[in-house]
Amino acid sequence: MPGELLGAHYDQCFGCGESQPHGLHLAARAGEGVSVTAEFTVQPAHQGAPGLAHGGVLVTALDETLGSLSWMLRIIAVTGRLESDFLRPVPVGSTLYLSARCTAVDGRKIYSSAEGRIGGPDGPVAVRADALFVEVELGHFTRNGRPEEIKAAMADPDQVKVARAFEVNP
Ligand SMILES: CCCCC/C=C\C/C=C\C/C=C\C/C=C/CCCC(=O)SCCNC(=O)CCNC(=O)[C@H](O)C(C)(C)COP(=O)(O)OP(=O)(O)OC[C@H]1O[C@@H](n2cnc3c(N)ncnc32)[C@H](O)[C@@H]1OP(=O)(O)O
Repeated sequence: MPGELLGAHYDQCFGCGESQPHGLHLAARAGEGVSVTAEFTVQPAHQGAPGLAHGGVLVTALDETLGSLSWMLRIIAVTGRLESDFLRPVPVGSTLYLSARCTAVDGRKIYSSAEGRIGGPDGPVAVRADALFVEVELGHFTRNGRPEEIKAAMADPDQVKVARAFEVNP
């Protein structure tokens, strides 16, 4: 439902994981249709230049927000292509108001766009991105991930529950 928190897809994820001490701790919410919103406050550890956010960190926030659209589609997908525009510098301490929406699905390809605004949800756009995510099966992770983490994830009932949530596509 619009406004509902979507939750982390993996508790060690750098973008959304609650147990990841170095992460961005993004918490995405469902929007209207196939869209999501999230907020991210730039910390001193995210600097690229004195007092300014590193562009790669901002792109990570966009990537994660775009990735959360998977929950709305019930499709497991990974980023294949991510094109970004940096329109304004983003100072440390500012909150990036992120929103993302799915624009098209073509077979395994999911097209989406996102932007991050500063100064408020209706403030000026500081960063934006267009993405192509590609649908994958769970085997993408189990075949390619380091065995230690895969084993731990598969032994974690909460993680198994997340993966199961993607088994049925309503
Ligand atoms: C047990 C643990 C389980 C844990 C997970 C559980 C649940 C998670 C579920 C959901 C997640 C929820 C939220 C997710 C949030 C995450 C945000 C972060 C997301 C990331 O940060 S994720 C990391 C970075 N990401 C990668 O690590 C991908 C590396 N990569 C590959 O793994 C392959 O590259 C792959 C799979 C992308 C494609 O490979 P492939 O062999 O399967 O398919 P193929 O190449 O045939 O492409 C099929 C069609 O996409 C077109 N296509 C592909 N790539 C393109 C490109 N770059 N530009 C233009 N078109 C492209 C082709 O042209 C073709 O198009 P066409 O069908 O028209 O010919």
